[in-house]
Amino acid sequence: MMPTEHPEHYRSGFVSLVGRPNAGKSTLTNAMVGTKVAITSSKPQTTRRVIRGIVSTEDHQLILVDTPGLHRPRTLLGERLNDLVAETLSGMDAVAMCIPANEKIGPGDRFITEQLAQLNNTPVIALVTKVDTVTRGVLADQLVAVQQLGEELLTPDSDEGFVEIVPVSVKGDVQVDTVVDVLTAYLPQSPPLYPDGEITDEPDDVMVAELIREAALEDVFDELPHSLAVVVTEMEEREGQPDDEPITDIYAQIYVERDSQKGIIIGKGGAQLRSIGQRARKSIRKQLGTSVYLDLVVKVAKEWQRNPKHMNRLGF
Ligand SMILES: Nc1nc2c(ncn2[C@@H]2O[C@H](COP(=O)(O)OP(=O)(O)OP(=O)(O)O)[C@@H](O)[C@H]2O)c(=O)[nH]1
Repeated sequence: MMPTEHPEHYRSGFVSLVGRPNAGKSTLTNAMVGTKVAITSSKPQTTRRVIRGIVSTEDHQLILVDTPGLHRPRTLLGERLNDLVAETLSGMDAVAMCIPANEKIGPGDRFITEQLAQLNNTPVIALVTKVDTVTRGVLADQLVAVQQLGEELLTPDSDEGFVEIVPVSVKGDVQVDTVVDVLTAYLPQSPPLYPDGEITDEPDDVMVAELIREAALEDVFDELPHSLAVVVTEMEEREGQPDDEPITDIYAQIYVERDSQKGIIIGKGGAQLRSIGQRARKSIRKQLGTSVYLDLVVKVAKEWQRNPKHMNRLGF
């Protein structure tokens, strides 16, 4: 078979959208990708990435990636956080920091910007989202504030700040294409990294497992940062539901290494597990677009990280 030809100037690469909860990341991702959100999941050696969407044209392929952890800093401290940021954002060609136009810059935005300052060679673009919700005057003030945020925290040693600041609104489709163009400009020349056939609009169980893992880590990262794996054992749309009320039934197992860790995940009277389940359900629902029934079981797989048999079962 002939290899598919691509123009020499073709660009392809990874961009991560970061920003505090509700900043508009998912909505913008969906708008850039179009109606069909391609969800897939890749596992390079270093990082487990969740790909939220791929924007493909004749000239470029922009792969939008989620970085679990960064926007959920509650329990993360010091070095571990540095590692996490370096790990999750390594290999990105650019990072886009989303800041809503209609909310004052707060501690969450400042926190994330400070973390991004550690990325030495990765361009960081600021996207000021939801501009339809504010007047021109408010937007102008916010653009100034964002610029100052970048100068102060992103590049404290120089006044460079964000490499670009782009206002955007999904409502009314204001500048969504511009955002794609701006992000694409930072991708390296390369043939498409994902062949067309590999992209699916079927959300797969790996992606769901990753969302559950992310939900669990939010609360217990300090206690068990790496000793946690999730396997989805069953995932099916429930039969007999009305078309407009689909429910996906999901059965998943959370694996930890020790009995003591099992206790942490389950919590007093099961409270911790319930809260993990609630959070996971919310993000899975958002991805699948259906209601979600989620059954979570916690299991101990002794030293699973070092045991090849376990690792295979866990999909590593
Ligand atoms: N008016 C308006 N609302 C928007 C726009 N973009 C997003 N929203 C709304 O803002 C809310 C948050 O958007 P999301 O895309 O879920 O934000 P997110 O950053 O993915 O949130 P997390 O998943 O919690 O991190 C939703 O209610 C969206 O409908 C926009 O351009 N204009």
